[in-house]
Amino acid sequence: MTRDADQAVACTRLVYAFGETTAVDGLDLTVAKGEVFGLLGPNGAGKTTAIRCITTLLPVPARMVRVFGRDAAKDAMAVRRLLGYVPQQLSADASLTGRENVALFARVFDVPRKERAERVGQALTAVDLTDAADRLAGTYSGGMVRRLELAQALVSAPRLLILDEPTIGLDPIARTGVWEHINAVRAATGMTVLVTTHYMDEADQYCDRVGLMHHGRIRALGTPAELREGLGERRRAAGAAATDPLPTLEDVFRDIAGSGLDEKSGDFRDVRSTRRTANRVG
Ligand SMILES: Nc1ncnc2c1ncn2[C@@H]1O[C@H](COP(=O)(O)OP(=O)(O)OP(=O)(O)O)[C@@H](O)[C@H]1O
Repeated sequence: MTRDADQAVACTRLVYAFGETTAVDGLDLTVAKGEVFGLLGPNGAGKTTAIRCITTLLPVPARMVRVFGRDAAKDAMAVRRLLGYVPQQLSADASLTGRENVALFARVFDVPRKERAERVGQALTAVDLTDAADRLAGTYSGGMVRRLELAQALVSAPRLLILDEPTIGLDPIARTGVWEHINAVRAATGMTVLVTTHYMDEADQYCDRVGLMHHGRIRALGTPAELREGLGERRRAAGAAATDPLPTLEDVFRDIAGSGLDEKSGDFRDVRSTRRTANRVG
């Protein structure tokens, strides 16, 4: 343990390259205990790579990533035990029931045998899937699958929940449902949440702080209100009228990422990942 055990996540000049492509390029990021932190950025900004470094799925040198003070390079098992992770790609098995899917995660994450059945039931209740728990996941809607994956991540009672685009491909009602369940668990447990999303309205509404990532690094950091007000001030200093509407978080995003947001809708990787989610139990 180190002095920064008060920080849920601390990345210090984190660098990660795939061959010639530097996906994360000197990322400095701290997530405080108990907060909901949103990592935003255009496609290819390096968000998923950063998250995979934090979850220890990608190897990093010592002193670049700490989770509650544990070094991801030196103490990977301890880091894994502290976190729950909902990846972008499908992690539920369509041929198992909801309960069996969550029970599998309980075994993998070493939930004590005697407590397993109860903890699986609690995780399913937390995401409102009790009634559907004994149906095959293959019969679930997209929103139910996302909630099931949330239960899988919650069954080990993580201190840090990491979600990579938890609501991509869901309709607005299902999106709200996912967030309500995240918030309810957070209120009950004090868990820290690190989330990536492309939905600016969600970041604005649900995140305590956001970091806008571009080309592998954080380019703007603050509460959604601070970032919006900061852009408003810069615009007024540049001659905008005081009566102009306040900027949105999307305006802040465009200001930093330029055309990145526009490219998103036609981007192959984005389309693929949206489809993957939409068809995830197909
Ligand atoms: N397995 C891989 N092999 C090679 N390059 C990769 C790999 N994964 C990611 N990259 C590259 O690293 C860069 C960052 O990708 P990453 O997926 O981290 O971005 P992102 O911000 O999560 O994007 P998205 O919003 O589309 O999920 C991109 O240039 C991407 O093409």
